[in-house]
Amino acid sequence: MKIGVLALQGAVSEHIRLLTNSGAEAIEIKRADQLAEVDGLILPGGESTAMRRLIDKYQLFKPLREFGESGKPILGTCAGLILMAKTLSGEQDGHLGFIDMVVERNAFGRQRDSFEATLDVKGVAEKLTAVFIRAPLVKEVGPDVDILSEYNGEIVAVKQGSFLACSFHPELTDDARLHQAFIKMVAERSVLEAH
Ligand SMILES: NC(=O)CC[C@H](N)C(=O)O
Repeated sequence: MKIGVLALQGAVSEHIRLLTNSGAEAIEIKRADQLAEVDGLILPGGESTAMRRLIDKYQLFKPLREFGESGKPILGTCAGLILMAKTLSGEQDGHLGFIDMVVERNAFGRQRDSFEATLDVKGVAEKLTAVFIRAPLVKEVGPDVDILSEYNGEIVAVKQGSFLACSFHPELTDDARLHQAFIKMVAERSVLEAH
């Protein structure tokens, strides 16, 4: 089992470190053909607009869509969550559109640029350390989306089938429990594939 981290921009090495520390093999994904090597993928935090530009530049849009549609698990953190949303409030189009949700970018930014919080994430971990940096908020979710965590009444982590996303950065802490939960999702799916 191998997990890829989209390595065009943003917090890439931090994800690789937590995956490796948790016993998973992790590689950086820079080209479409590398997607065939991995069973799961992380879309990291960074800047979603810059990431989207690079996705288009390196012709990764369709391959990423196909990867998601194949049922292989994808985890998006912060900008990664933005890339996975079907709808971005106040903007014309979403990006990869994997999760039926409306997301507002930089939603916490107006109050506080960055902060740390302790969150319970359903089915993942209690009292998880979460770092928020110009974080997006999930404003609405469709009927197939499971809300995993809220902070001050706002949705900050969701799951829809094989897609997991959070508006904070679990990779900027030493708390690997969210990565471990994702590794488990990928492992379970790989077992299904093998049979
Ligand atoms: N820390 C982050 O990933 C911030 C996300 C960024 N504000 C965006 O819109 O993409």
